[in-house]
Amino acid sequence: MVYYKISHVDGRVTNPEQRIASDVPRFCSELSDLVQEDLTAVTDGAGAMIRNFSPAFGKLMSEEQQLEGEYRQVHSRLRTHAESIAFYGGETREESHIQKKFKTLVRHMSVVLHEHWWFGMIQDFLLKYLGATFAVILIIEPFFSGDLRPDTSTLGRAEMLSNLRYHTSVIISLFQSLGTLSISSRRLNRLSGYADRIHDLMTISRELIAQDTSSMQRNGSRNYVSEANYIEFDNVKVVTPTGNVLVEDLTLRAESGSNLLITGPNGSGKSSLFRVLGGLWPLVSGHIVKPGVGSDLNKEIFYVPQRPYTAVGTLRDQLVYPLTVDQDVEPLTHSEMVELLKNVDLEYLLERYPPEKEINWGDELSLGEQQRLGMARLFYHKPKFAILDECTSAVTTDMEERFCAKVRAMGTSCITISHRPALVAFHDVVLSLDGEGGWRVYYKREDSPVLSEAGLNTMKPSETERQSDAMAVQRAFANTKKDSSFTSTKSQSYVSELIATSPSVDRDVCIARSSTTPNCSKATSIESSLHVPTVLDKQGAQLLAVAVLVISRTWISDRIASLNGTTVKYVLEQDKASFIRLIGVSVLQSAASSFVAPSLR
Ligand SMILES: Nc1ncnc2c1ncn2[C@@H]1O[C@H](COP(=O)(O)OP(=O)(O)OP(=O)(O)O)[C@@H](O)[C@H]1O
Repeated sequence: MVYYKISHVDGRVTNPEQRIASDVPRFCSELSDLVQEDLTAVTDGAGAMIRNFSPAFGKLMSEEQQLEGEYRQVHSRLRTHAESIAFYGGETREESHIQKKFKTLVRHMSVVLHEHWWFGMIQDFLLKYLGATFAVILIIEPFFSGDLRPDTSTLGRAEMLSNLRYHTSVIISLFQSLGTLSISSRRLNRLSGYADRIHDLMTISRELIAQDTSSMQRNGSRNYVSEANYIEFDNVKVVTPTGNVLVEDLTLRAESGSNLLITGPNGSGKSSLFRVLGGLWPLVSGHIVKPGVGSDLNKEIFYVPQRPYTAVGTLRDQLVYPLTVDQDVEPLTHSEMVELLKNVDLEYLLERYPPEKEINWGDELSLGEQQRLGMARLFYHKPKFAILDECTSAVTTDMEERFCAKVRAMGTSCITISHRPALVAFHDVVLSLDGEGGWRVYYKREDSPVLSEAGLNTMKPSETERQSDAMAVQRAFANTKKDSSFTSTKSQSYVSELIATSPSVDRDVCIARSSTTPNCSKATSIESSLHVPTVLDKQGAQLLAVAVLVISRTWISDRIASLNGTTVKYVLEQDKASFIRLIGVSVLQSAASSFVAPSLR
C-alpha cells in the first residue's frame, strides 16, 4: 500500500535529479505520514496482541505488595518483642518464620521478574524491532526497485539517507546514554545507601567479636558464668547499657525446689537481674551459676514475661513456642492440648479457632488471655526454673493461685517478680531491691509465714502504692536470716568493664563461658553471611565480567557511531562533483524561475 502511494506521489515528476532537488522535503513529509499510518496499523495490531497475551501485572503487583507487607510486619514484630523472644530463646523459631515469609516473597518476585522478562522481550520485539524492520523494508523497497530509484547520481539520495541515518542514530544514542546516566546515578545512590547499612552492621559485628576476643584474652576472674543445678548470684553487679548501677554486688542462691519472690519499686532492676542471668546484658562483675549453660535459656530456665510474646501461628504453635512443630520431640496430641488449655480455662479457644488456622494472637486475645496462654506454655515445657515476671498481673487471684499451685506440683522452682502479697504463701525466700543499688533477702520461717516487721526500717517514707505492696510482701516473712544489705555509690562504665574483664574458671563445678559468647557467635554468623565479593571469588569474577561487557559495549557503540560519520563523509566526498553540479543546477533553476515568472506576469 505504501509502495503504491509512494509511486503515486512520485508519478508526477519526470527527471530523477530534478525530482530529488525539488521534491525531497515534500516527499519526506508525505513518506513520513504514510509510514506513520502503516506503523500505527502495525503497532495497533501488536498492541492488541500484547494486551491479549499480557500477564496480569496488576494482580501480581498487589500480591507482591501484600507479601512484602507481611515480611516487613514479621520484622517489626521481631524488633518490638526482641527482649521477650531472647528470653524465650525463640531466635530459631523466629528465624524460620521470617525465612518462610522471605522465601515466599522471593519466589513471587522471581515469578514477577520472569513474567516481566519474557513480556518485555516480546513487547520490544513486536513494537520496536518488528515494527522498525517492517518500516525500513517499506521505505527501502521503492528506492531499490520502485520509481524512486535514481538513474545516475546518488548524491541527493546519499545525502538524504546518510544525514537521516547519522543524525537519527547519534541523537537516539545520545538520549539513550543520558537516560542511562540519570538512571545509573539514582541506582548508585540507592546502592550506596544499602552499602552504608551493611557497612554499619559489619562494623558492629566486628566490634562485638573484638570485645569477645579481648574478654577471652584478659581471662581474669571477676565475671563468669558456670553451670550447676541451682541459680546463684555471687557478688553480681547489675548495670544498664547506659552505665547506671541498678544492683550492687548481689549474693543470693535459689535452690532447685525453693521459690524466690523478688520485690522492689518500679525501675529498681528486678527484670534487669534476669537480663543479666539470661545473657541479654553482659555480666560486668561477679559470678553467676545456673543450669543449662551453653544451651538456650528456655531449656532449663523458662521466662514468662508480663506481656507474653505470642508468635503468629496456630494454637499449637503458641503452646510449644519457642519450639516448632517439627522440633517438638514428643508431638503435642490433641488431648494434651485440651488438657493444657483446660488448666488455664482457655479450652474455648479450640472451638473459636480452627486448629490449623494461623492467627495473630496478640491482636485477638485480651492481655489476661495472653497471660493464661503463657502459663499453658510453661505447663507444656515443664522447666526446672520458671522466671515469672509479673505474669499474673492481668488474671484473677483465683487463677493466679491455681497457677502457682500447679507450678509447684510440677516440681518447677519459681522466681517470681510480683507486688501481690497473695503470692507470698507460695514462696520461701524474698529478695527486696530498694531501687538505689541496695537489697535484702528474707527467708520464710520454718514454723509459719506470720507477718514480721523485718526490713521495714530500710524503706523510705515516700513509698509509692507499689512499694507499700512490696512492704506487705516483706511483712509476710520473718527475718530469721539476713544475708546482707548495702549501697554503693560507685558507678562504672558498662563497656569499659566488659572489655577490661574476662572469665577465668578454676572452680570444679564450672563450665567457663563468657557472657558475651552468644552475641559473638551471632555476630560471627552475621559477618559470614554478609559476604563482600572480591575479584578472586565467583561473585567478584561475575561483577568483573559484567563491567568488561559494559565497557566493551560502550566502546563498540562509539566505534559504530564514528564509522557512520566516516561513511557519510566518504560518500559525500566521493560524490562532491555531482553534489556541486546539483547545487549549481538548483541555483540556476531557481534564478531562472524567479526571472521568468515576473516577466510572464
Ligand atoms: N536497655 C536499657 N538501656 C538503659 N536503661 C535501661 C534499659 N532497660 C531498662 N533500663 C533501665 O533500668 C532500670 C531498671 O529496669 P527494670 O526493667 O529492671 O525495672 P523493674 O524493677 O523490673 O521495674 P518494673 O517494676 O516497673 O517492671 C529502669 O530505670 C530502666 O529505665
